[in-house]
Amino acid sequence: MSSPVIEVTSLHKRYGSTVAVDDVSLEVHEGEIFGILGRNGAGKTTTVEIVGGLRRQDRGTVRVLGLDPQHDAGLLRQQVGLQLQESALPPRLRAREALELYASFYEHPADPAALLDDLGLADRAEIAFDKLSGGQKQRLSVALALVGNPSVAILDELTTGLDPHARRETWGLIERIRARGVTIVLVTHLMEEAERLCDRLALIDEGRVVVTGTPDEVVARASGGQVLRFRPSSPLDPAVVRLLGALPTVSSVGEPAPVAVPVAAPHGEGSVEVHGSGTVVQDVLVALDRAGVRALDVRLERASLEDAFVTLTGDPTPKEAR
Ligand SMILES: Nc1ncnc2c1ncn2[C@@H]1O[C@H](COP(=O)(O)OP(=O)(O)OP(=O)(O)O)[C@@H](O)[C@H]1O
Repeated sequence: MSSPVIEVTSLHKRYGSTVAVDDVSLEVHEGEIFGILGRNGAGKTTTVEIVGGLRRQDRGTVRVLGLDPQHDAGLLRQQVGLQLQESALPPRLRAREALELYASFYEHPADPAALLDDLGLADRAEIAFDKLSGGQKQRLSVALALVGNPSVAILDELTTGLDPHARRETWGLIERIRARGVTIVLVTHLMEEAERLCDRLALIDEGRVVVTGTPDEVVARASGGQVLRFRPSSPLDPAVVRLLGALPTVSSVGEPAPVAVPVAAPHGEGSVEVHGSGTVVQDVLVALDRAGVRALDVRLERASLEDAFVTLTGDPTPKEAR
């Protein structure tokens, strides 16, 4: 297999007494969309800023396309496109002017007009930055990250603050960028975004990588991959809950997580949620039967990345998404 495009080993970075990145190691392969997930303050931005050469680590090594971001900053800038959070431009600068300005920094830039067209901004070319909508500003910031024709693009919280329609458009855009052969690092706290776009991802919590893999692998590793929900015919005795929890195919037993918009039965009050793998359904139903409890409104679902997030970080939702 070819060597990784990005190789981060034992990265550590603190700001004063705050440890922003404790111990992060990860590899990003050519042509993939690699997600970096985690809640606010997990250390995602600091990690990608170090990878992009904007910050210096205290310990650990980083190689991007075989280059050291600290020592080969000039070479790296020609090959890595960075789109960081809240990138601001002078308010009166027009979209076309911004792209032409950025293009002048590169040896082999993309054609600004073609890029504007590609990102659906052709009719906004002569509009000043402060007159663009949030989604258009985001797309312009992606265009600026791509104008140097990079082989790696780092996109940080690209869709935060966008409405669902603009978010979906941006997802399509990211897929088109990847189709052009660009390796993409996508920082996000949105599970749906990661599940939909990422080939592989790293979940970071408190400055450490908790798990790495494809979304399916992460889900399977966290919870076994299956979620069984049911309403017991009578309230479950704590001894029965312990019995279910002790089954080898069960990873956790609890109440379903509260939902933002309450749904009608079957998952109302008194429902039970069991995470597990393999023959978890049969095992739980048999154990309940032995305990004299019937399971009503039984539903089996595939665990989501959000379920995995909860299991692995102990937090129901990333803070920003609440
Ligand atoms: N320039 C800075 N000076 C001091 N502390 C910082 C600085 N930048 C980040 N931190 C702290 O380092 C920790 C990690 O921050 P970082 O921005 O890397 O996390 P993040 O996962 O990207 O969070 P978010 O999703 O909010 O962007 C946080 O506790 C943050 O407050």
